[in-house]
Order: sequence, then structure tokens, then C-alpha cells
Amino acid sequence: MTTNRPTAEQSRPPAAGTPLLEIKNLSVDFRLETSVVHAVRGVSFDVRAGETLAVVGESGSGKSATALSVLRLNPSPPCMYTGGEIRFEGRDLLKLSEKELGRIRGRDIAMVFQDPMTCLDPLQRVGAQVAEVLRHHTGMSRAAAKEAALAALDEVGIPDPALRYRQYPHELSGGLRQRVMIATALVARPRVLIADEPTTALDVTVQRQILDLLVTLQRKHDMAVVLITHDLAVVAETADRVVVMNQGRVVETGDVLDVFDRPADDYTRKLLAATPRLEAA
Ligand SMILES: Nc1ncnc2c1ncn2[C@@H]1O[C@H](COP(=O)(O)OP(=O)(O)OP(=O)(O)O)[C@@H](O)[C@H]1O
Repeated sequence: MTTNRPTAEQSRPPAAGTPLLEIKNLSVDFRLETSVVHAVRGVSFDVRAGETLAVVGESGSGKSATALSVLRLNPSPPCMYTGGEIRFEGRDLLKLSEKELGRIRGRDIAMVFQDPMTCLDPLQRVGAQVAEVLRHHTGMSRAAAKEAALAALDEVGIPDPALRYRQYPHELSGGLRQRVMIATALVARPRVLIADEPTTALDVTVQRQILDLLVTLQRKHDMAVVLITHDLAVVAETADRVVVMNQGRVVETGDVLDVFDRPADDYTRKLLAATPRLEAA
């Protein structure tokens, strides 16, 4: 199989060391009026600093429910965390109070989503939203937060940050909005970034740019990245390890090239066969 993996000079050794974030035997149900959906059934995986772990699987396989569990962002109710642990720096995130978790969200672990409008406030200027994250987590002065927010907009490749700072989300293109969301997520320098289909809604050229940006920032800041996607070509290009989910369970996990070259599970083989760019390469 040939993929657009990073070139030799871009590639790096696999991340070593202890896991930064560990999901152990996680189970999540959605209790609906007349039924229960077992969305996540005993899922375990971990991610280390400097590593990109991709979570793949068809629609409904439990990828987002797992990712949202890390910061307890599944809607409650109907969501119930019925078992397992999510360990970060020695603590089980599922056991923290809302206040304790609030200190971790955005500061230590951040998320970006497919649709930036789920996290950007349409009525607030984008620069102020980036600065607000810093003021919330660090108590920085207004002036210092503005300066850091301008630097963050610049870092994510937004041209003319001073102009964009004053604009509202609807005044930006989809690609620029995505960059603002990434700036908002990363401005407090989290150690873990969870990216849930971050490029799915964008056109192909912009997808490429946003993925390159995420890879660059991940390496620069040695972040652990959990990348949720259904796009195996994206996984082949960006991830170190992959977790394959089906019907709420992990069916296979391993180094991306090993899993893609020698899938051990029938479901993984089926997913790979349904990705012509990989098969044809
Ligand atoms: N808020 C919710 N209320 C009820 N059921 C839900 C809710 N969120 C997810 N589910 C159900 O949980 C299961 C797993 O959904 P999840 O969104 O985690 O899948 P996914 O793999 O992320 O899919 P997609 O790629 O479409 O986002 C599905 O059966 C889904 O219908």
C-alpha cells in the first residue's frame, strides 16, 4: 500500500513514554424513552505526548460518544457513563466534580469539532473568544490576553490577525472559522487535543491545509492528539496508531501501517476495502 505518508525527513520515531490519557473499559449508554443505546461497550485505548491516535469506524460506531466522554460533554441525560475510567495525570475524569473538570477543559484537554459554530459564539468577535479562554484559565490581564490571542490567530495561519480579531464568525470563510476554533482550542497550550472530524465539512483543498496545520501544531507543542475520523486516507497520512471501532467496541488497534497493511479483523478489512484511495494506491 502506498499513501501520502510524511516524507523521511518529516517522519519521526513513535512516541515513547507513559500514556498521557488512558481510557479503560469505558461504557456509555444513551437512555431513551423506550430503549437503551449501548453506544460504547468496554472501550480501552491510550495516547502519549507527541502521538496522534486515530479512532476510526463507520457512522454510529461510538467514536464521538467515546471522545465526548473524555470531557463529559455527552448530553446528560440521556447519556449515562456506566463503567470504566478515563485517566489523566493520575485522576479519573469521570469521577471529578463539574468544577474540577471545568479547570481541565480547554486548559489541559481541548476539543475541536466538525462545525466551528458549535463552539464559536456568533455574537462575539472572534479575537475576544480566543482571549476569553486565556482569561478564564490563567487570569491574564485583558491586554496580555489580547496580545496572546493575536499571536494565536497568527500561529494558525490567519492572515491579518488584527483585522480578523475584530470580526464575527459569520464574516469568516469555513476554513478561517476552523482555524479560529483551533486557535481557541490551543491558545491555553493543552497537552491533549481531541479532534472530532475536524475537516469533514471543508472542501478538499482546505481539508489538506487544516490537517497540515494540526500536524504542524501537534509537533511544535508535543501534544497528544486523538483524531476521530471516518476517512482512512487522513489516518494513513497523519496518525501513528489507529483504533478501529465497530458497534461500540474496539475491534483492532495498532500502528497505522501495520493495521492497514495486515488488518487482523474482518471489519477493518471491510473498512479498508471501502476506501478506494488506499486500495488503489
Ligand atoms: N445524544 C444522543 N442521544 C441518543 N443516542 C445517541 C446520542 N449520541 C449518540 N447516540 C447514539 O450512540 C451511538 C454511537 O454514536 P456516535 O455519535 O458516538 O457514533 P460515531 O461513530 O461518532 O458516528 P458518526 O461518525 O456518525 O459521528 C449511535 O447509535 C447513536 O445514535
